[in-house]
Amino acid sequence: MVAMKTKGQEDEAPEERVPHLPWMRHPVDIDSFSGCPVTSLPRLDPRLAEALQRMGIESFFPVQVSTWLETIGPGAFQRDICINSPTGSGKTLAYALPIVQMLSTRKVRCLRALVVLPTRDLALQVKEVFDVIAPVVGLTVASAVGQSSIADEISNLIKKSKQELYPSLDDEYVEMEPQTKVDILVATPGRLMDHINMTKGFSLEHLQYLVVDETDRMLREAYQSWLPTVIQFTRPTNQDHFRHDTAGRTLLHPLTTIRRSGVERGFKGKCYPRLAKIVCSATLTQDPSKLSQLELHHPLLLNSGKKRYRIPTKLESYKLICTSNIKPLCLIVLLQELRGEKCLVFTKSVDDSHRLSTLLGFFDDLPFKFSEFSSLQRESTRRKTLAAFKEGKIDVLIGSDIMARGIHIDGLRYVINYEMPQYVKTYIHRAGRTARAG
Ligand SMILES: Nc1ncnc2c1ncn2[C@@H]1O[C@H](COP(=O)(O)OP(=O)(O)OP(=O)(O)O)[C@@H](O)[C@H]1O
Repeated sequence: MVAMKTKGQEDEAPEERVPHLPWMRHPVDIDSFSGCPVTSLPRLDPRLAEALQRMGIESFFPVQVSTWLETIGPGAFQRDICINSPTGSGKTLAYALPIVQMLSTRKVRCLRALVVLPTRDLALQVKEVFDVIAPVVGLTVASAVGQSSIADEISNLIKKSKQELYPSLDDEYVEMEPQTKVDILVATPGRLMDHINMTKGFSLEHLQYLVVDETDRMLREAYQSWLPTVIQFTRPTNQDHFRHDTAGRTLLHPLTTIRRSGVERGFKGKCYPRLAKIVCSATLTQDPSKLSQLELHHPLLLNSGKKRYRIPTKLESYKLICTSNIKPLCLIVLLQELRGEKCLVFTKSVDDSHRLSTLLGFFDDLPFKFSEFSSLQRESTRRKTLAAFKEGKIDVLIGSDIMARGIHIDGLRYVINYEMPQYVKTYIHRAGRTARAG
């Protein structure tokens, strides 16, 4: 059953509450920016322009233009950026492009950008975007999502220590070399904490950019308190260029991360640049207690339109009213009508997904192929099912909210809420699996 915008329903929407936080009351309106051809974006590295065009991207969406103008150029990252833009509006590239451009002039390779997402599928999807643009400017990207063994991840992340190669090297020199051999890391909280706590040589000391995607979800769940840990390890200090390592010896600091251009308010005299943060979601929270965990510096809100949340302009919504005892049959008739098109069917729980899939299994010769997709299944089964769905071998996925956020599936035409979700946010993320990228 899908909700329909009945006439006048919008007028019934609750008056927009004034945000508690002053900086959220005067956002930059993303809708005031128009798209811009890739070749006309000011200061864009031509190598990146070429890579984007090879990817089939000829022009930038408004959220990408507005984010670029707040991060590249004279105001470069002087303020932390909060992006509240509808599903499918292109937020990933909006943050990936400025970070890759800013790091393209780095001299020494070490971990400088960290992007954290709530699920493995989402993190791998974002890594694919970095994989297209980062290498063309000489940057290395890795993921820490638990898709491969932690040993494999470590070998991708950490350099072989020079001491193994040249035992005669003295410790001080070895200490000086940064150990991480990637510039950008895309991670899920669990694996990130594994590396922070256990991986020798894994260090955030040179981190300059932190992206928290799907922020409202990332702030709602503690995920082993990854955020306070990252904030603590990257908090700028007044320390001078000489650092005392654990043994108390004074070392010339191995690598003083050079401050960025622009006057950084409140950070005079600190040899480390502030950690620049970008947070984004289609349903960004306005809750001060949640946002305070991020310790945002002079935050700037980029918002789409005047409303708090918005569904994509091209999304059409309908509702189908039936009695509960024939609801499964109505779903089957509806899916028969939509046969051949990719559909996501959302139920309210994993058990309901399993029950509904089992029920549909009793019907012979349905003119569409369906499969359950829920956290009850093994990760490998889910990965195969998603791949078959993307290839068109399966028409209908029946699942719970595991596939609601961020997942992008080309050609997905229909989202069916078999049960209406409890929260508006959930509805927006579910419906936002379609009508993406205009
Ligand atoms: N400038 C562009 N031109 C054409 N397609 C684009 C452009 N930018 C992004 N896309 C495509 O739009 C789709 C949605 O992008 P993306 O996943 O970044 O949206 P999003 O805002 O993060 O959505 P969600 O809130 O659901 O995570 C992707 O397939 C991406 O390749």
